[in-house]
Amino acid sequence: MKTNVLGYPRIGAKRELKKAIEKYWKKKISAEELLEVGSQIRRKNWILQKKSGIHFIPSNDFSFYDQVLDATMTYGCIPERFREIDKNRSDLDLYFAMARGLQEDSFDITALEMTKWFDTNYHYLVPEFAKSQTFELRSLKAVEEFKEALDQGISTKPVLISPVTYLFLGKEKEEGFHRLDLLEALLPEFYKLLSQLSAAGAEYIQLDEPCLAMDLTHKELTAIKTLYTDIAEKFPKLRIILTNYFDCYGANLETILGLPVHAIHLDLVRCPLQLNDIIDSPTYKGKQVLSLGVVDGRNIWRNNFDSSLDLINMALQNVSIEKLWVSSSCSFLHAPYDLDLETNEKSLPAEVKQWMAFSKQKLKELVTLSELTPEIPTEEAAMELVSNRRTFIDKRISGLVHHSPTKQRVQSLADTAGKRKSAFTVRRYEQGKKLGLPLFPTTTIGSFPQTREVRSIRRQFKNKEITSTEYNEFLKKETQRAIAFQEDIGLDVLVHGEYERNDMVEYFGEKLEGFAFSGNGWVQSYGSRCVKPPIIYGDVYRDKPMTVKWTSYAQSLTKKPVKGMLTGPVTILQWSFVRNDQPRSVTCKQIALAIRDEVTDLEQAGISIIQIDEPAIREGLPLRREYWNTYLNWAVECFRISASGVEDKTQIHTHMCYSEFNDIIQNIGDMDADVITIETSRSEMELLDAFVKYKYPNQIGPGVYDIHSSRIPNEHEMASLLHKAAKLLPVENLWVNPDCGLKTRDWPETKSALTNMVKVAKKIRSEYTIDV
Ligand SMILES: CN1c2c(nc(N)[nH]c2=O)NC[C@@H]1CNc1ccc(C(=O)N[C@@H](CCC(=O)N[C@@H](CCC(=O)N[C@@H](CCC(=O)O)C(=O)O)C(=O)O)C(=O)O)cc1
Ligand SMILES: N[C@@H](CCS)C(=O)O
Ligand SMILES: [Zn+2]
Repeated sequence: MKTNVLGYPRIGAKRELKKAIEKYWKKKISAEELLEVGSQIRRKNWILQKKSGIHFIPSNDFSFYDQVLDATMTYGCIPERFREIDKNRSDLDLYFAMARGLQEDSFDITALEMTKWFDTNYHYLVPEFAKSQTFELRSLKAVEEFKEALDQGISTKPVLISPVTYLFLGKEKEEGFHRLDLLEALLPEFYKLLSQLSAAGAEYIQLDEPCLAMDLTHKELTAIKTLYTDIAEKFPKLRIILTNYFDCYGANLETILGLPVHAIHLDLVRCPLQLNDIIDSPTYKGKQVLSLGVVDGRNIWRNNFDSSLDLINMALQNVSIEKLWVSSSCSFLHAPYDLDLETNEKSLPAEVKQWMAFSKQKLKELVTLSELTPEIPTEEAAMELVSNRRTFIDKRISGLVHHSPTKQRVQSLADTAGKRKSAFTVRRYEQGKKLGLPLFPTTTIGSFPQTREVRSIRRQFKNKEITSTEYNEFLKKETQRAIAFQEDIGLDVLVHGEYERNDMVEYFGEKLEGFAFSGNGWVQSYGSRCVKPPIIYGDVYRDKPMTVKWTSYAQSLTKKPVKGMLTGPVTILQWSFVRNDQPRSVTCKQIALAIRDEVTDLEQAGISIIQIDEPAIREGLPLRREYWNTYLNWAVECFRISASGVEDKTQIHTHMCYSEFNDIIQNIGDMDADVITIETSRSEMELLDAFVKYKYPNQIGPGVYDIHSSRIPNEHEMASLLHKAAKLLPVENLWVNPDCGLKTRDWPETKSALTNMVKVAKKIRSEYTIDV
């Protein structure tokens, strides 16, 4: 049986690409040097896959920032505001300007919007379309990378985002048209690309069509049908692998089974039952190869060979072996590089490590599975199967996994655990009395710049190059500086700055029981930014307070309220690698109880405002609507459990970024946070529409500036966004804040931006005070 990989991580085993890109941005290395780092990473990935025995090795899965932005460059879909850069700068700089915005020389241009890639923690850059949008085949990256691999003796399978999914992921920037209507203009350029790939010798093309995991309109599904029928007519020699992942084909399945493609990829991790549906379907006549995605690209647990073999064998009973491939469920972009690099037994106990597999180990799993499929498997594969079975038995009974008091606590949770003592109107009055904040109160979302120095000192502490006293003294000084700065510019609600945190999820994972950590398990989040998701292997509980020390310390430095800063249960769950031996909802409830304990401890320590960040609540939403309610019910309940242990006078904030709220606004309302801060600036307050329509009753802080770009927003821009918000929502409900935390920014930009923000708030306050 042949083996198929949908995509490989591209940041480099030790984040070489991240480091090179950031150096290039700082003008410390040349474009040529950066390109060379990219080329080395591609080469290593291809050789590793080849040596591991993978048949279908992807190319064009590499990117300097994002694969959707690559498609935007490929089709020359450059928004008007970048035209001047296009004339004056290299393609590489134009590319990075679209990703990050540009404020340099005479340029002051905002970046493309960024949003979540389906239900992952990866972010893509949203293509922008005008009514009269034209396309031109502009970048031949896919062809060049195919040739590059070929020069190394490896014939790869170029991966392209299908034109339909590309349009689906984008956004109309003016009224009066639907972006799918642009397909006719886009297709000729796409076909030029296919011609060039074919001329270069490509036999197989992986066309990624993940929009098929969503509920599609008739128009969208018809577009897909037309596309694949056309390709088959125009390129009879190309073997197209229609690739959907992250969920079932659902209602789209029958259409897909009738398409003239060479192979259909199935994510059998997310949707094992679709294999039955296909086998039972009269439309599937065994013509297309089935690519069986059994090795999970979204998690770090070893593959359960028996479960995978059950699926493979079921397919084998109905489809000939030549028509079956064993595959990754999706791209390994979402999994770390190599478990062999993990050597710290303290953070990753050997017992837990043996239950795990990163991308490199997953390649081996694919090959072993393929070797287990003939009637007489290879001896090595048979031994692997024995060892695999033993691992799963060990894991099931391991003392590391189970903690009875935690299980008991979840089981005996009272219905009232998710209810605040009084309704919002009462709480609002109590909080108003206690806090005495002005109209348009100003605050930030939590983190202040994680400068090189902060990260480097933390590294020294971790490596025992400095003592904990020295580290703590440093953190104290940073916190003092942050409090003094916030007081100085006149912010109303202060934060401690989160200097002690490596990451908003990893930090809590490190403090909670039931979690383990990798030292090098990085996964790309966006552009050069990576995260190292903690690993939830067992029941989660809190042994001791996690944040009280630093929050109380910051509060001791000022008379103004300091907001306690916690990550919410759904976000901790969503941004971790989660155990797959119990429902996610149960694990989430365990985390919710741990956070609840922290919230009440903060209140006891005299903290009167506590923010529970839930930026991932929207991201966790299942792709298909039919599953939404089940998820939303437990996700909202978990947030409420974490937030509801406090008195009415304690103000609970929540924060969300990268989220589209239209569809779930009712549930956001049900969370019943006293204040919600959201990211709204890149979309020019468009996200507020949902809150307006729903008549969102609680308080809200729509972000007035984009924190992803180093661009400093001017007072006029922020004032105009705030005026827009003030027209849409009751002014007494509005807060003033940036879109998200400031950890990725430098101090000079942060100082200018926040100083401007406070000035704007004061000005608008004076305008409205007269009326109120
Ligand atoms: C809010 N966001 C987050 C998401 N997911 C998370 N898990 N966390 C988030 O905050 N998803 C949605 C968004 C995505 N946004 C971001 C924003 C910023 C980052 C980011 O900055 N990532 C850092 C890594 C952060 C981290 O864990 N740092 C550690 C280790 C630092 C490190 O690399 N140290 C170096 C040495 C440094 C030196 O000596 O100079 C080393 O070890 O080699 C820490 O601070 O201790 C990144 O660098 O990419 C991610 C997502
Ligand atoms: N409190 C976090 C939220 C990020 S979503 C921060 O400020 O970085
Ligand atoms: Zn945020």
